Amino acid sequence: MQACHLVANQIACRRGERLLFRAIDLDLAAGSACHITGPNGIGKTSLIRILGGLLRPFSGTLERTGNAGLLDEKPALDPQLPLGKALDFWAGLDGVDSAAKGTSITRVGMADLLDVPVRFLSTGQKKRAALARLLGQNAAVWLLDEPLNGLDREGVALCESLVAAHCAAGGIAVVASHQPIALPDHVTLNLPEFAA
Ligand SMILES: Nc1ncnc2c1ncn2[C@@H]1O[C@H](COP(=O)(O)OP(=O)(O)OP(=O)(O)O)[C@@H](O)[C@H]1O
Repeated sequence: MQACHLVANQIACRRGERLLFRAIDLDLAAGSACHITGPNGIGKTSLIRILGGLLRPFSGTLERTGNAGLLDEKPALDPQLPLGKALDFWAGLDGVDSAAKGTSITRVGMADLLDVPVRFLSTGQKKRAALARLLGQNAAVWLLDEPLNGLDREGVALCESLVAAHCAAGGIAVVASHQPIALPDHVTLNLPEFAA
């Protein structure tokens, strides 16, 4: 596992004309996790994207050591391709060998569905496929936006165990979730209502 550290200093986020939140601090060391909570529209996804460098904060600074891997509602797998080929595309970019790719697919219980076009996968199957892609990415900092959406009970337990293993191996996990999720040693960040 790469060395990793994630520090957010006094982060504020503005979308359109609205200031969604401000003065958010986080300091996550290797092996730790954070559960982001808050009502719909408060800015959880926006914060996840800021932490991943996909959205610029309105103010504040971010320091991240270690590659980030994002899992959100879009699986980022070509819908036209069979699952195996869609994952091969990312494995090529991520430098994942076929043995490691096979292990990731087996871990998420998708080994029997490699020939099925991604567009035919169910919501939960797409989420599992996205987890396989995340596993293959070897990113130290996991940014998970509603990772339990669409997963059945077994899938929820699987996701929880993958996060626990990731943190036990020295990774960081930041999880935005409305649903209760069992996380290892973690802090909870409840985004406050903020009237701009
Ligand atoms: N590109 C954009 N331009 C303007 N406003 C946006 C943009 N993207 C999102 N927003 C607004 O920012 C607010 C926060 O959105 P965000 O998706 O971060 O919230 P959330 O807490 O993740 O919500 P939910 O719990 O519903 O997933 C919402 O009011 C949303 O409409």
